Amino acid sequence: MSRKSWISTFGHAFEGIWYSMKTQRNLRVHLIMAVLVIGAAAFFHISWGEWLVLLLTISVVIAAELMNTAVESAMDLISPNPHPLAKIAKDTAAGAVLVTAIFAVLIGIIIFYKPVFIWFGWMNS
Ligand SMILES: Nc1ncnc2c1ncn2[C@@H]1O[C@H](COP(=O)(O)OP(=O)(O)OP(=O)(O)O)[C@@H](O)[C@H]1O
Repeated sequence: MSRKSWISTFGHAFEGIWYSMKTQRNLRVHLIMAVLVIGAAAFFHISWGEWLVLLLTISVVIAAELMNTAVESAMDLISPNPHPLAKIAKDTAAGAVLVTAIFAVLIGIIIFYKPVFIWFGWMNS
């Protein structure tokens, strides 16, 4: 692939991310949560292994949210009128985001409960 194609590929990808950020409130919420969690991870000096899991989890949630936007847009294009299959597609894509978000919360609790408890003095290190 030529250098120009690489640049235009990245450009289109960033256009998609920017569009989703502008139009999807849930994505903005997830991005704000990601920034807060990364700040907390730096504050509590979590281990390298925990950093890997945390960054992977954040990327999965954001990627799922972007795929959800893609499914919504495609359904709005091909099925502007209500259709049971469009409903299944949109609801399932939203379900995928929900699954990643629930597991992200569980992973966050597993990583942060100990440093938070120690910081508040509710647990000995
Ligand atoms: N073309 C359609 N046919 C049938 N049901 C639909 C259709 N479009 C939307 N729906 C139903 O309405 C719900 C909301 O769809 P909508 O496109 O408004 O997403 P949304 O609520 O704006 O999602 P988000 O908050 O992620 O932007 C869908 O999950 C689906 O159940």
